[in-house]
Amino acid sequence: MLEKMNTDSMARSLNENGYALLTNVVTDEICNELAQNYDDSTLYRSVINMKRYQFGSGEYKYFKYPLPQIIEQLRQQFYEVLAPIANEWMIKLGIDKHFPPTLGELLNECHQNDQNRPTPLILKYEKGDWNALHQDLYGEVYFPFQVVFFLSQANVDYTGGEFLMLENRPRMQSKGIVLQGNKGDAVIFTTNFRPTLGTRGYYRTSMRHGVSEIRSGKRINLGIIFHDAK
Ligand SMILES: O=C(O)CCC(=O)C(=O)O
Ligand SMILES: [Fe+2]
Repeated sequence: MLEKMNTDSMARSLNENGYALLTNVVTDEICNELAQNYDDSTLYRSVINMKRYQFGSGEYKYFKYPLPQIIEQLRQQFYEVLAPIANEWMIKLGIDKHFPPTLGELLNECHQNDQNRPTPLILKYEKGDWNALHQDLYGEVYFPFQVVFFLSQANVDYTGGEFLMLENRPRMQSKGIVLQGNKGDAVIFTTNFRPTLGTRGYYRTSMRHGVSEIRSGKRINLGIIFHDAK
């Protein structure tokens, strides 16, 4: 899966923009299987009605442990590629934090902080649904990257429903970013804040993400967050 990934251009994009779009990360078969399993209630620990919590409109479900094998694999593999970049970010920002080389070790740290609940999730949106700009921080321990996988095909399965990011630049107006991935693509993006190079060194730029209103059809995405939740 990740063998094909060009990690140099991925790292460059993360460092320059705070996100990286990766094409063809998972096969159509995997996308279809994950999307079809949306209704298999044995796979999930909780179901969230987004309107009820004023998170937007739509529904998402958190997977329970043990995660489906493909999600476990993706979570481990992406973590191992991203941990060194996360560590560079901490150094650039002068933050005394080192992320261990494996996901298992990060999760041990989460568990020591009472963050025991799995965070990978699957989201379903239909016409009129949307996801408010937010951050996925679930406790003191958090990893600075997360990944979203597009399981449906834009302009075939649905229209609208663009993936949104808002970069909050200190003492400046914010930058909006709109991405539309194809089925099987993934976006790695900043969970909380990223280092931006200014004239006096690196400073923190915080980022939020969300989804624009779905105009028609049905959009299902998979989100992989690396830290566990309280
Ligand atoms: O549906 C999407 O593309 C965004 C999902 C999301 O908020 C996440 O994966 O954290
Ligand atoms: Fe999110």
